[in-house]
Formats: sequence, structure tokens, C-alpha cells
Amino acid sequence: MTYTAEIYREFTFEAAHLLPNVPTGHKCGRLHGHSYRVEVHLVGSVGDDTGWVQDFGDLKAAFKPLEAQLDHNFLNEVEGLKNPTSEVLAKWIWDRLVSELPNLSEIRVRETCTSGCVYRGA
Ligand SMILES: Nc1nc2c(c(=O)[nH]1)N=C([C@H](O)[C@H](O)COP(=O)(O)OP(=O)(O)OP(=O)(O)O)CN2
Repeated sequence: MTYTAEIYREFTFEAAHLLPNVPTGHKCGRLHGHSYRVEVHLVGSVGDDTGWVQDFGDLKAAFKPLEAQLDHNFLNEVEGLKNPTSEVLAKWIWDRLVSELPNLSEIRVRETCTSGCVYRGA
């Protein structure tokens, strides 16, 4: 019997940023870094033969070029990330993955252990 499932893969990267639009004196206006955690989620039917929605390896391959742009970089200098909040970063990642992963359902970005963003597309 065909059924639907959601799969995900988690990625991590280290990066520096500052938030240029915060009020004067806000701590996030100063240069600082995060160990970011990103989850890429896909929803789809589980194939009768494959037993999977999509190979986890496809998620890894799709994220690799983004990781190269983000890891150990200054996010404010990356095209499209002038104001690199979690929200902006989550949409930036979505926009770059959705053509390769059309079943994309959710991007989660965690900046710290306690703060992050979930983006599910427009
Ligand atoms: N909605 C958003 N708010 C904030 C963002 C963001 O991306 N979206 N980003 C920041 C800063 O980058 C900050 O480094 C992370 O926020 P915060 O959780 O406040 O950081 P702390 O770990 O220092 O939290 P404390 O509990 O105050 O120690 C700010 N806001």
C-alpha cells in the first residue's frame, strides 16, 4: 500500500555574521559567529520497491554547494545574505534547493540551542 512520509537530513556549518538593521547597541549588530544547524525536509510517497521517499544522499548532494558558500564564511558577504537573519537564511536555502528537490517541505535553521526559524515556502 502506498503511503506518504516526511524525511529530513541535518547539516551543520560554522559562520560569522552581524545584523546591519538592528537598533544601535543591539548585541547582534556586532560581529559574532554561530554553529548553524540546518534541517532539509521532504514529503513524498514511499516507493513500493525503494521503500523510501528519496535517497538521503540526494539531500546531501543538493546541499553541498550551499555548504561551500556558507561554511567558515562571513554571511553578510554572500550574495543574497546582506541581512543574514535565520529567516532570510532559511528562505535563501529554500530558493536554492527547491528546483533540485521539488518535494521540499520545510527548512529549519537553528542559530543557537534555543533560537531558530522554520520556513515552508511561499
Ligand atoms: N527573529 C530573529 N531574531 C534574532 C535573530 C534572527 O536571526 N531572527 N538573530 C539574532 C542574533 O543573531 C543572535 O545571535 C541570536 O539570538 P539570541 O537567541 O537572542 O542569542 P543568545 O544565544 O545570545 O540568547 P540569550 O538567551 O540572550 O543568551 C537575534 N535575534
